[in-house]
Amino acid sequence: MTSATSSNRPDIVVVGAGIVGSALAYSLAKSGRKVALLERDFDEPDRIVGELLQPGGVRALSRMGIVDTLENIDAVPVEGYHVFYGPRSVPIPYPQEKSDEAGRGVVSKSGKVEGRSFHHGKFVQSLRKKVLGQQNVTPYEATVRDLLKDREGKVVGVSATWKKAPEGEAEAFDLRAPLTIVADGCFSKFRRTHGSSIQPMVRSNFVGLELHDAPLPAPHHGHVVLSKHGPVLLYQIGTHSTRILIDVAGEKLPSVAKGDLQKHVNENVIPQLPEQLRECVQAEMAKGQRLRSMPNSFLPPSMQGQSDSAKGVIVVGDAMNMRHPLTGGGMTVGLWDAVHLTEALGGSHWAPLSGPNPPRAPLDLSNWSSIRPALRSWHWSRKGLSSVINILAQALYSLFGADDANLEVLREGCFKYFEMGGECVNGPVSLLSGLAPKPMLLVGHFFAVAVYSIYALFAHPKFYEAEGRTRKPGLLEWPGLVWRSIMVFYTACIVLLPVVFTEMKSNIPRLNPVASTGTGNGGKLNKGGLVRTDNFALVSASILIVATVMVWGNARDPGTARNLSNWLVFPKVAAAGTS
Ligand SMILES: Cc1cc2nc3c(=O)[nH]c(=O)nc-3n(C[C@H](O)[C@H](O)[C@H](O)COP(=O)(O)OP(=O)(O)OC[C@H]3O[C@@H](n4cnc5c(N)ncnc54)[C@H](O)[C@@H]3O)c2cc1C
Repeated sequence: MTSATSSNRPDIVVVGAGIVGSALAYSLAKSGRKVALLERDFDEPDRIVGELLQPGGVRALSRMGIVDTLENIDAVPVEGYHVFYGPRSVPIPYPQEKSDEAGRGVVSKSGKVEGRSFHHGKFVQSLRKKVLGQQNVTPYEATVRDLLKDREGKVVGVSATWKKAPEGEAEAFDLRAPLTIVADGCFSKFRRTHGSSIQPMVRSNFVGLELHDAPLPAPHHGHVVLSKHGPVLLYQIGTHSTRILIDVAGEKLPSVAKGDLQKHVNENVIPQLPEQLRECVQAEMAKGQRLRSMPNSFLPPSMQGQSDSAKGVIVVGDAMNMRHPLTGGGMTVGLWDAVHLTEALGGSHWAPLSGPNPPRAPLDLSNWSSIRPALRSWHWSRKGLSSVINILAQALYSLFGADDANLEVLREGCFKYFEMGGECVNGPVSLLSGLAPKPMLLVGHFFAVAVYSIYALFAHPKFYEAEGRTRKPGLLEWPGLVWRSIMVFYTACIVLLPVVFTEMKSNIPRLNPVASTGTGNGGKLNKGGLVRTDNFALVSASILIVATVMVWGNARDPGTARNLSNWLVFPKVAAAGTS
């Protein structure tokens, strides 16, 4: 086992060898840094998270030269999604690969991009094997207890406790380095150290089961079932294994000890699943398989390293930014963060997608004034992709997860929009798969869905079935429908704009450390989990503040204003390797 005293002083301490910590430690080591990688437990993790990697994430692995970590782990190709809504379903295939794209991922025989799904633990072990094979990486199986600071408050390393101390060594040890990178995951102990006081908000939990030889209606596809009680996801994670994740709204789960959760699954969820799957899920429940759960958190990102109180440390992965896992985008964001941060710190073993080409020379890590602009540039290079994935996940969860009459109209409209195919599928799935880091494309499709939903409200009888009518509305009903349309459009605004606003706010370092209400977007939750602002004031204020920030930003800080408008209007398409 590594000794805490024997090795030379590292350049970088990385806390956590999960998805992001392992990938980042690998790429930093390849860029010539000496890395100390601390992980509390190097055994294979057994978790229900991070099991479907979008094509955009595969592309990030390919960029770092580690796409082979997806081999020999019984990973399953993913060719797209299938959405089930009552008795209807619609296919959402991934798009065609464009031959000129940089950092290509994996492509099917028909030329479409592919993702991969797998057991989380197998993929993590594969990444760890890769990073631990690097000469300049020193692993420590130890739990980091604290960050060490110098007299000026700059982080200068960590103090940790061995899982099993090497012979003759004390249980606790200190490790010093010019730079500490925190990648300790969703329950991070150290996320506040970079200066932000925003805390994660939990809107729901995913409850998971593993199914054996489940008869999936659309093999090699992620299945999204829009049930009345919240969305349900199913995807294969091995040749014979399928994961089912059931969203249960609210911060707290019904009691397992009293059987309330099992009752909810049996009575409310299973009857909403496609018929051919019900027996298989019932059988697993009857066997008494433990229902495992994980909170679904939202944590907006923030620009790091700009204040004097947060020197010497960078926070990455779920510790810094989380979104609802409905769209399976967390690993894709985290892996691209590893790519962009390595590029920003200089010396990357690949030619950067943006910025100086060939790669910039490695920065002097002990000189914080050279790291600060690098962190700004990292923030902006990650922005396009991360904001698309964050906004999409939060907005889709509001659409699919809440019980509200206006949302029901939007849900129906969204499904019909997908049914139209063509660009109505291609655009949204490119966003979801992490291949199109274009926030305005997302906003465009979102409002196209809102407008189409309103059209459907007038043109389709479906919305009147509940009232026992099947005919289209007559002229006399139009005034009521006009009012309903306004409310539907307003609902679309309160679903989308607060999350967009949160993303914009994260671009202004000065606003980041301000303690929020915990929602990070000024909203509060209703029973179904929809972020509600409950009045026009906040939505209008969001628009007003965005406009003010643009004007104010331009006057005070042209760099921020320019980056903001680049992000919104001319997104850096190259950021995720698309053309
Ligand atoms: C229910 C659920 C389902 C999800 N499904 C998907 C999906 O299908 N696709 C997808 O892309 N994303 C998914 N995600 C998100 C994804 O799991 C995360 O984005 C990803 O795992 C983040 O990686 P990370 O490295 O930041 O954290 P982790 O992978 O959690 O790694 C953190 C590591 O730090 C270690 N650690 C923690 N504290 C310490 C300490 N003090 N000292 C030393 N080590 C420490 C831990 O042991 C762990 O190994 C899901 C999330 C949830 C909640």
